[in-house]
Amino acid sequence: MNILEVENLQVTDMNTGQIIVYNSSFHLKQGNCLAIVGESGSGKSVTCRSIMRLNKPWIHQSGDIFFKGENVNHLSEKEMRKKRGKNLCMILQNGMSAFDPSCVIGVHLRETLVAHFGWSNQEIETKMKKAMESVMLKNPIETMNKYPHQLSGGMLQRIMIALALVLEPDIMIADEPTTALDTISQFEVIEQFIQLRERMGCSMIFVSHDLGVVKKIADDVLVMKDGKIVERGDISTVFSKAEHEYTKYLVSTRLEVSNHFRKIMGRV
Ligand SMILES: Nc1ncnc2c1ncn2[C@@H]1O[C@H](COP(=O)(O)OP(=O)(O)OP(=O)(O)O)[C@@H](O)[C@H]1O
Repeated sequence: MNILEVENLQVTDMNTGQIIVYNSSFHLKQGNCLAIVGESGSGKSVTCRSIMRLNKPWIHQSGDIFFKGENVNHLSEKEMRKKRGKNLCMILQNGMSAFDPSCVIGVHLRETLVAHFGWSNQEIETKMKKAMESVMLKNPIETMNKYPHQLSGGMLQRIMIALALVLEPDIMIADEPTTALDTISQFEVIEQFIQLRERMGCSMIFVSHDLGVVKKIADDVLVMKDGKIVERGDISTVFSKAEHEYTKYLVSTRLEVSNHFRKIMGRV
């Protein structure tokens, strides 16, 4: 069963008239992880923001986006707000931009969870504490009393994942969630994503530059170039029998990087 079906999504910058995403159609199967890969500026983030309906006002999107059969592209902003968080949850490239810098993290977490579930402060604290501990965040209560700038990028991403664990969204959209992190934090945060999928069985869209990560986490993949989907399929087929020149290029450069790594580590 498909939990999400995107049909003929076209995204245009109304200021310039430029088409950013051309007539894009794809689907996400219930419980699967769909990766979107492609070079910088190919339209991956705009595609994700279109599903969430979070594009800037001058960015116009047309087409159909069916979430569990309901066309969310036709919902009012008020109705859409109810879907965000609980049904469709997005983890951004930079954790800092997700939180309000003027208040401590706990305020943001409480506001989100009260809006969706109406829980008491005590309930929220208990649930968040458990979720934060499960993503290896030590001293959760102390952390909730900190401002975003007092925490590292890796910690903020983990807090977002912990919040997602509590929200249990139907679809999690992770837009290059490790780009802003150092290599060790990247590895740890990816591990958390893999566990999140295993624990919740949630459906996921995972945007990444890193084909190694994609291979590890995703079932299916879309390759985007200049606003168009140029290749799609299950991970192993796309990796082993890439048809489009651009995918072949992506796969070969990825292999070159890992071969180089092996060589310098003396393993070739
Ligand atoms: N708010 C915006 N206003 C105008 N143009 C935008 C806006 N956001 C994105 N674009 C344009 O849309 C195109 C696709 O951008 P997008 O951020 O989706 O690329 P991407 O594939 O996610 O790249 P990256 O990997 O660098 O994040 C780019 O040409 C970008 O300049």
